[in-house]
Amino acid sequence: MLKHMSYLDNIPSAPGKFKMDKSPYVHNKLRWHSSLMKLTFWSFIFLALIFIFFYRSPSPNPLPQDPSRRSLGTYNWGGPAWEKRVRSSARIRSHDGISVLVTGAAGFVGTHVSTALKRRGDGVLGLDNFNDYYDPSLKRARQALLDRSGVFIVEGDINDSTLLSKLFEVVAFTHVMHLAAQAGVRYALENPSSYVHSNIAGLVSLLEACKSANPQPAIVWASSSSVYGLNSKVPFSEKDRTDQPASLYAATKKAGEEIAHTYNHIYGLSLTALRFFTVYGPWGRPDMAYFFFTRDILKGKTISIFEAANHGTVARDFTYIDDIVKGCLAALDTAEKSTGTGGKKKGPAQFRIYNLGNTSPVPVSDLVSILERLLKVNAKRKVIKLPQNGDVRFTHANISLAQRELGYKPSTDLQTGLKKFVRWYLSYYSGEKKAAG
Ligand SMILES: O=C(O)[C@H]1O[C@H](OP(=O)(O)OP(=O)(O)OC[C@H]2O[C@@H](n3ccc(=O)[nH]c3=O)[C@H](O)[C@@H]2O)[C@H](O)[C@@H](O)[C@@H]1O
Repeated sequence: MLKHMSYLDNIPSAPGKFKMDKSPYVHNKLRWHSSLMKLTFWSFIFLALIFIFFYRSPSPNPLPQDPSRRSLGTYNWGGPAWEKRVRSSARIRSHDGISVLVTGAAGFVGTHVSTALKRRGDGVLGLDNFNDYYDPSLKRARQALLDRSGVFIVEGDINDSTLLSKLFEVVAFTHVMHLAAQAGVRYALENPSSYVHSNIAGLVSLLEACKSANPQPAIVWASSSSVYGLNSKVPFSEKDRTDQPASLYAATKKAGEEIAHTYNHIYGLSLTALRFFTVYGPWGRPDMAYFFFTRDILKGKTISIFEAANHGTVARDFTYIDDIVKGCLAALDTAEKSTGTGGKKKGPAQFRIYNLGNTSPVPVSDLVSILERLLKVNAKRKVIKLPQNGDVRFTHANISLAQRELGYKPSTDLQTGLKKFVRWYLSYYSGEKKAAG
C-alpha cells in the first residue's frame, strides 16, 4: 500500500507541480531515466529520417498501393523506348483525328473501342492493369490483337497518379475513354473493396490527372444500366430516379456519376457518362451469363436460370458490342472541350448522361433457347429463384436522348449478335486461341 502511495506521489498532479525526491538513489535513477529518454528521442529522430528518406525518394517505376486486388504483379514503365511507343501509339494519323487514352483497353469494350478508333486514324493509347478478375489470358489475347493494329497498352493501374501524370506529360490527349472498372453485379458480395478501389478511388485518381493536364481532355466513361436499381418505371429514361441501387456495383457507378458532376462543376472538365445495358459479343467477358452459359451448355453442365417471384420473368436489354462502340465513338465525337487550365475552371463545361441499350428486353430463358439452337446442344436447365445478390428483375432502355444527340441507333438483335459471339467462341476455344482474330 505504501509502495503504491509513493509511486502515485511521483506523478505530477498538475504541470510544474512535480515533487522532487532528493535521495541519491532516486537522483541516479532520474539521471538514468533522462539518458534513456534522450536515447529514445534520438533513435526516434533517426528512424523518422530513414522513413522520410525512403518515402520521399522518387522511384522510376512506383508500384501502386493496392490492398484490394488479388494479383496485379509489378509494372514496368518509363524510359525512352517506352515513351517512344507511347507517342507512336497515340499519334493521330488522319486529318481531323483525335488522340484518346483508353483505360481498360484490354477489357471487352475497351478492345473494341480501341480497334475502331485506330481503324479510322485516331491516336489511341491503352492503359490496363491486367488483373485476374477473370482469365487474364483472354486479356493478353486481346492485347495481342490490339498490338497487331498498332495500339500499345501501358500496363498500370488508374490509381497510380505518377503514371497518369507521366502519360499526360508525354501525350496531349484530346480525349479519355474511361472503361477501366470493377465490373459484374454479383462479385460485389465477394470482394466489395475492389469496387471502391477501381470505380471510386480509381475514377477520382483519373479525374485528378485530367483536371491537372494541359490541355484538359474531354472524358467519356462507362456508367451502367444498374444505376436504375429498383426503379420500376419502364423503359428507363435518363430522367428517372437512380437513388435506389440494388448492388454495391450499381452504387459505385452511381457515385461515379456524382463525382463526375463535381469535377465538371469545379474544374470545367467535359464529362459524358454512358449507361451501358448488358453488353455482349465476341471477345466478351467470361463472368457474364451468356458467356458462361455457352461454356456450360457445351460441357453438359447444368445452368441456373433465375426467375422472379410467382414465376416472374427476369429479362435484360442485351446490347450488341458493335452498337455500343458506335455510341462510344459518337459520344467522343460530340464531346466539347473541357474549359479549365492549370486546374482552374474558365467557364461552364459539358455534362451529359446517355443510355446505350437495345430497347428490346429478352427473358433470360429465351437467351438460353437461342444459345441451344446455335450450339445445337440442349441445355440442362435448372430454374431457381432470383437470389438476393444484387440482380434486378429487368432492364429496358429508353434511348431517345442518345438517338437525338448522338445519332445512336442499335441495329443488332440478340439472335444475330449471339450468332457472331458463338462463332467467335468456338473458333477461339477450339483453335486453342490461335484462330482468334
Ligand atoms: O447492364 C449493365 O450495366 C450490367 O450488365 C451486366 O450485368 P447483368 O445484366 O447482370 O449481366 P449478366 O451477369 O450477364 O446476367 C444476365 C442475366 O442473366 C441472369 N443470370 C445470371 C447468372 C445466372 O447464373 N443465371 C441467370 O439467370 C441475371 O439475373 C441477368 O438477368 C454486366 O455484368 C455489368 O458489368 C453491367 O454493368
